Amino acid sequence: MKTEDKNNGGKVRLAVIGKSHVGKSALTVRYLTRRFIGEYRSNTDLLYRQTLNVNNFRLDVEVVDVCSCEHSLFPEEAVNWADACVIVFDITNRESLTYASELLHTVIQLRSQMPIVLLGNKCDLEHLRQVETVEGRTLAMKNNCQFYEVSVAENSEAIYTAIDAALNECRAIQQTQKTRKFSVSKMIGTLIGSTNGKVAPNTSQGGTVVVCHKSDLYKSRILRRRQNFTATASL
Ligand SMILES: Nc1nc2c(ncn2[C@@H]2O[C@H](COP(=O)(O)OP(=O)(O)OP(=O)(O)O)[C@@H](O)[C@H]2O)c(=O)[nH]1
Repeated sequence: MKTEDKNNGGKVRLAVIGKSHVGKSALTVRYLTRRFIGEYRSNTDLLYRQTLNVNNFRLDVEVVDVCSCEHSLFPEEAVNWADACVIVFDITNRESLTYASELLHTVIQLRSQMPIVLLGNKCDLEHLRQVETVEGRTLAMKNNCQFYEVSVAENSEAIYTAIDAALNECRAIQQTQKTRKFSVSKMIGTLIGSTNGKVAPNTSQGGTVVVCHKSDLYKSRILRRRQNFTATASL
């Protein structure tokens, strides 16, 4: 195996969900670009693509920032599409914790094995706090997921720790699945004398962030993915 193949960790899809105004867009942009965008208006789900280096593995990461405009509905398409979920609430807004808790339970019902991270954002606004740290931690512990309090505005290190950990977990799950498939095909190959185990060429997107609109999302697991992006983000 070539060195670049060894370090190619594959593709991981992340859904960022939560109540309106909790900071989902700010978080996504912060994680991918290290920048903070104060006001970010969008009335559609946005897909960001970037090749990242996570724990020395190159990962093609797709992040969908789920718009809260249709928030009476559970974002089922996004959750089914994703390999991991980041559920965000705002520590200054108790309702956002209630909503995050409902999301968490529904995600677990739908995708019981999926890595989930619960993030309490805006911890720079301590004076406005409505949700105690222990409440977020307890919710996460009861549901067997990771919990971090972060401030996207202040660029908390925990943002990167949390999301990197989720991506790593996805990579580990994918590796286990690949190994299992490989062992089975190797066994069948041995039985029938086949040695046809070619590795697919690497299709890295490079280091850009690309945004595409809702009509282009979630099709990859149903139809062949079309590459007709409607906009390139200038972040
Ligand atoms: N003080 C503070 N404000 C933040 C932080 N993160 C985001 N904000 C602000 O919170 C507001 C909402 O942020 P968005 O990223 O648009 O939130 P969203 O969850 O994507 O909102 P929707 O698009 O309505 O779903 C913006 O005014 C941000 O500047 C933070 O860590 N601290």
